[in-house]
Formats: sequence, structure tokens, C-alpha cells
Amino acid sequence: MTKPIHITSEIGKLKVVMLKRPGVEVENFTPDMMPRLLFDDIPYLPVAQKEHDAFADTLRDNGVEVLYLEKLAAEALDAGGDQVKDAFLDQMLAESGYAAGVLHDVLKEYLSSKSTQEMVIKIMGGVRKNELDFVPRDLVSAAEEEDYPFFMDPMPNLYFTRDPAASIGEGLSINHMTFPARRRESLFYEEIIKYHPRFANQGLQVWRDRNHDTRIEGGDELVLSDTVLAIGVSQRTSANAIEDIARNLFKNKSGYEKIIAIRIPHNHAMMHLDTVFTMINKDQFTVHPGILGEGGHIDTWTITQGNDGELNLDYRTDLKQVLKDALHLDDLDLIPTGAGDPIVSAREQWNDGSNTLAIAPGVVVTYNRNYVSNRVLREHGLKVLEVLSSELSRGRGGPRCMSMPLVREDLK
Ligand SMILES: NC(=O)NCCC[C@H](N)C(=O)O
Repeated sequence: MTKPIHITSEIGKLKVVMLKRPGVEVENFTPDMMPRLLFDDIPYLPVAQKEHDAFADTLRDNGVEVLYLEKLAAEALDAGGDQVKDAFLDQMLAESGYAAGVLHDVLKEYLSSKSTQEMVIKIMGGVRKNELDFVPRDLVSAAEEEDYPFFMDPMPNLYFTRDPAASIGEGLSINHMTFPARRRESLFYEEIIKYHPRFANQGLQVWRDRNHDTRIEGGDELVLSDTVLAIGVSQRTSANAIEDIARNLFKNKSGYEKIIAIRIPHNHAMMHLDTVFTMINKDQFTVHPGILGEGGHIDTWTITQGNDGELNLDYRTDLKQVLKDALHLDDLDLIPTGAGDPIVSAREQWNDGSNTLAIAPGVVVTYNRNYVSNRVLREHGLKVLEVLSSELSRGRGGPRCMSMPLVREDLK
């Protein structure tokens, strides 16, 4: 029987996916908090929700079961019981800056007074100071910025479910995220895999957990086949973390034998590999031309198992040839975002024109606003399902970032 996590490619027919419907967290902040929260604008929530519901419907209409992070997290905590919920709250509060002390106690009491689902939604949405009938008088609080409106910051990036964890084979990497704005997110995923009845005790592996100092994010983790991964060396994922997960995957009989590390520019627009490069068919990829140097070159290291737990690294710069070799393909179609036009490709990349979600080989979900890239995809023979994107795109992520596949059919 198929396990509840089963991902052996980026493109096999998608059967089960996890989304997060945007909630109050995407508008519960002020413009001066935006850079720190990794947002460039504040979405209009009712429209963002409508767009997101339409995205979910597109998936359902194509035979995909859609699960929601906020619901799974609450169900997991309920299934875990009082002790689990209590430990989760302590951990969440510690990671929000309240390991102990009077504020820890007040916040814990406030959050515990809610139903589990309301508690989860409140933590995700942020806790403002004016919600509590309490004025802290302790030294730590006195030293803080008095007019800062939050005790607990909102987590507006949660609707990018792809990043805090990645499904690989029959397991997950649960990620230590780069920026504080996103670090607490992966705690929900840890609770789900440990305690949710659908996932707990099902023989699923955690290839690398969140208790690390080195950084990795799911937008950089691409499952190219049942033996090959590509991982971006990016603003969000460090070389050390890639080597670490490589060792674990090789050691623990994951089936993965080859990891192609691809170095991309370290900046906000291209924060993850999947913002500039995605797999959309057995022999087709989207690529943002801006990441390729002269002659289509880019730094790649193909990592395989060496002797005595060491890693072998093979440095090459011809991306097309590296992919052809790893995937045993005679030819490969690298489709340029924005048709390769320097203005259009940069503009459409900014709005995630390369961030396609394949729901079957050659069938992709994309944002409608990237109309040049969409036309090019169709010219290359792909079936393109466009979704609305005016508000969702303000968070700097597209259909791949907004979805965490849990089960895909194996490729034949
Ligand atoms: N995989 C992705 O590229 N996810 C998009 C994440 C956007 C979010 N605002 C972030 O900066 O983390």
C-alpha cells in the first residue's frame, strides 16, 4: 500500500497535496515590518483567499486530494493529547522569545484557553499586545520597544507550504529555516508527522530534522527521480546542510544516490532554486535565463557516496549535460521564462514565472499574470492550467511554493 508520503519525482501524477489557506497572518502587520517578514506588500485578504480557493479547486478538479496545514496541525495536537499540546506550546513560546517568565505564563494561559484549532490559527496569525489585559513590568519587556504591537509575530509565509519541509521518497526533511520570520513554521510539520493519525507510526522517515544550525528550505529541494535530487545552494540553503542531508539519505537506504547541488544568485527575488528552475516533464524544465552565465553555464556539484561515509563531489558547469547524464536522457528542453527577453523574463521571474507546479508529466499549474512564459510553455507542448494571482503573488511565491506534495504516482 502507498505510504502517506510517497514522492519519487517532481512530475508524477499528483494525488495528495498540503496547502495553507491564507489567513489573518497575511495582513496582520505594518509596512515597516514587511522586509523582516519577507513580504514586499500587504495582500488584500478576501481576494487572496478567493484566489487560493480557486487554486485548490483547480487541483481538486484534477483528481488531487487537498489537505490543509492548519487543520492537520490541530488534529495532530489533539491526537497527541494534553501533554503533547502542552509541550508544543512551550516550544512555540520558547521559539517566540518566551522560554520562561511571566509573559510565557500569560501567553500560555491565553492560548490554552482556546480550542486547539483556534489556538493554532491564533499562533499563525500573531498575538497583539492589545489582545491581552496585561502590561508587562519585568526588565526584559521594559527594555523592549514599547510601541511594537506584537507579543508573537504573525507567520505570513505559511501559505508557502513547500518550504518548511520537503517530501523525499517516503519521508521528509523538516527544515531549519534561514530567517527568524519563518523558523517557527516547521514546528507544525514536526507535530503532524509525529502525532497525526494519518502520518504517525506509518514507517515514514525524517531524513533531517529541524534541530540544526545549518539552513535548508524546501523551495531548494527538487526530487528529479527516484534516485536523483537537485538542491539549490542559495540565499536559504547552505552547502553544509546539503552535505548533511546527502550523508543521511545515502546512509539510510532512501534510494537516493545522486544530489546535484546548483548554485544560484543569493538574493530575495531568487531566494530558492524553484523560483528560477523547475521540472515540468520527463525531459523539460523551466529556467530563468538570468541564472545562466555565458554559454548557459552555472556552478553545479554532483554529490555521490564515497568511501567511509565521505562524499564525492564532481564540479561541472554545463547544466543541460549534467541533467542529461543524471537522468539518462538523450535530449532535454530548457524552457526560458519570459521567452528569454531580458525585461519580460526578469519581470515574470519576479512574479514566479519559473515557479511551476507539475501535476502530471507535461501538465502544469502557473500564475495567469505570467502570460509570456505561459505562451512559451504551450508552444513547447505543455498543458498549462492558469490560476489567478493578483494578491497571492505579493508574497513572492508561485504555485510550486504554495503546495507541498505528499503523494505522487511513480513514473512509468
Ligand atoms: N519556494 C519558494 O520560493 N517559496 C516562496 C517563499 C516566499 C517567502 N516570502 C519567503 O521569502 O520565504
